[in-house]
Amino acid sequence: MNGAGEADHSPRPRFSAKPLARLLPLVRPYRTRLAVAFVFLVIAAAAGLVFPAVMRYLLDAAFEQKDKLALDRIAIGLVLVFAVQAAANFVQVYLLSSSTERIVAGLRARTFAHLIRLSPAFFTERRTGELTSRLSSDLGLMQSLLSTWVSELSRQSLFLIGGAVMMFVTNFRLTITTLAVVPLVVGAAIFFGRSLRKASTSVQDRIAEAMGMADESFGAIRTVQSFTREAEETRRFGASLRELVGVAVHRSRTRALFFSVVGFVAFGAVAAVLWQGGTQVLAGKLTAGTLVAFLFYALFVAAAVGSLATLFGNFQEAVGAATRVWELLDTKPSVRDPEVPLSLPAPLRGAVCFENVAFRYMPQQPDVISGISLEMGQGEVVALVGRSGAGKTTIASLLPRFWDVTQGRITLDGLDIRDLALDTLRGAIGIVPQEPVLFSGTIRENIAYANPRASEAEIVRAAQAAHAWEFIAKLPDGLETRVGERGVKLSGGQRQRVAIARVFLKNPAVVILDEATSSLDTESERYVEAALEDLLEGRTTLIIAHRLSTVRRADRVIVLDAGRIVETGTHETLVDQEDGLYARLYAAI
Ligand SMILES: Nc1ncnc2c1ncn2[C@@H]1O[C@H](COP(=O)(O)OP(=O)(O)OP(=O)(O)O)[C@@H](O)[C@H]1O
Repeated sequence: MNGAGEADHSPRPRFSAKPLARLLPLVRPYRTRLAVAFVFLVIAAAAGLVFPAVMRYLLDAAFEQKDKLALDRIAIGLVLVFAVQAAANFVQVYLLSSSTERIVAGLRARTFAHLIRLSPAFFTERRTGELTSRLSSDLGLMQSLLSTWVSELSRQSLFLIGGAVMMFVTNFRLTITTLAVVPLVVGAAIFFGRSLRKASTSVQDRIAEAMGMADESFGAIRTVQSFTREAEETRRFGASLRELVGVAVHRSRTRALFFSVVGFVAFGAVAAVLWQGGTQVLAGKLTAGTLVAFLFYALFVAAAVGSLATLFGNFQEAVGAATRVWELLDTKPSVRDPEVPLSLPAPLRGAVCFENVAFRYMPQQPDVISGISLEMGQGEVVALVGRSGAGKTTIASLLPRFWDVTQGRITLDGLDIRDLALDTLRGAIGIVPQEPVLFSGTIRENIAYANPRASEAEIVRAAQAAHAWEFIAKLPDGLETRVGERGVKLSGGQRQRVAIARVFLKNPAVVILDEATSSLDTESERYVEAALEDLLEGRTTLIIAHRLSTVRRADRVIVLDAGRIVETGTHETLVDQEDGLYARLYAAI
């Protein structure tokens, strides 16, 4: 259904910097800082390159000319060179990492902001733990790419080019011997780089999978423990980790082989130069200082080639990570705001109309509801009843556009809901879910979730209206009581009343109530009942009904069977139709 859901399994693009090029607009605001960082990087690299040349004079002053004064001066010069290098390194590292931290935080925030706006359809396709893992590890990889990779690439390239030039200047023949190994190293880098990227992609995928699994188990902790499936969950997680270790070890093997091969080739060349240079020194054609300086330049170049090869591998990893991040960012929400949204009339009446609505979750699946026509006047309470799987929840989810209808249309006060901005539409609808979800934080924060700018008096009024004040007032910390993750520190009935208070504060014209199936203890039940009764007063309400008391109170009952409306009426008229579905359902209660 969602592009990205499928794209995750599609073949990754081969070597391509395109995913990274998309970072450029994010980098642009920091271009001055980055340019200054680059200048200091060049200064630090230049100081590094000057060092062997200074050393050459130092060694020759000591060993050839035996000049103490020159030796002292050159040593002081050397200290100055290192001081300049250290200062330049400091400025460069500071400017670069402070910029990249901000760039990646910006990208993380943007990815989160994008994901949280995607319709529930996307989240039914993906595990949330997998998404959080992407946010942390893939963006982490991009962070290291920006902070160390770019600077290392520039530094090592400067060392490579500068070192090579200095080698030529210092001794031409030795240079030719050294450079003979370059094609070998580049060849190895390309060969290993490719398989490293593949291996890294599967490691990242396995991490995301394992994290998704852990997240799911933690989220369903009660179910896991009540079925005493801890050992099985641990085994599943362990199995997924073993797969991860398998691919990670494969990656390490490739990496280790790569480093060893490249290292051997590079240092083999150094040995060859030592031998050739030593021969020239013996023949008196070269001073010891020049040979040592040359060796330093050769080591610079070798180290640079080695680093560049590693960087090439990291680059492949980062391209994989960037590709996955862009995939997430490119996922188009299946429910979108209209180009030119209409505004709702004020005051809103809250008249809702389903006109011949049909819906399927996936294009390849059959309709789960069809031919639904339903008119709800202002303030009318309509109860949906039907067997499990009849389509009640589906109908209720279409109204706030968690999904869009596949056929027909739904109107609010006569306007097609697809012509309204999502904010406007959802702002007009209050939802009381079957299992209310609270956020970790205080009761006050949870009620104010509906309107963070609400005043103290408004919050208290909402809590009172929801009959939540009765228990809040008795708590030592009152509204400031912390509710624990998902509200676990409150009872089911208290959670429900806080959730109802939230809807009171929102003050919507339309309410969707997904009635709890399990009953609460009598006192809680009484409070919740009273709270709901007050909430529905004067608001158009769609109830996914499970209880007789609710159905009795409804102005109209809609009986659904296999996604179609089969009966409509009040409780009384429907029970009278003896062979009707409702009468049979009622008899079974
Ligand atoms: N996200 C989904 N993807 C695919 N099919 C779904 C999805 N959600 C529900 N369905 C299917 O749609 C049909 C209607 O489900 P729905 O949840 O609307 O029924 P319901 O009447 O609310 O049931 P219950 O009373 O058990 O909650 C079912 O056959 C269900 O399998």
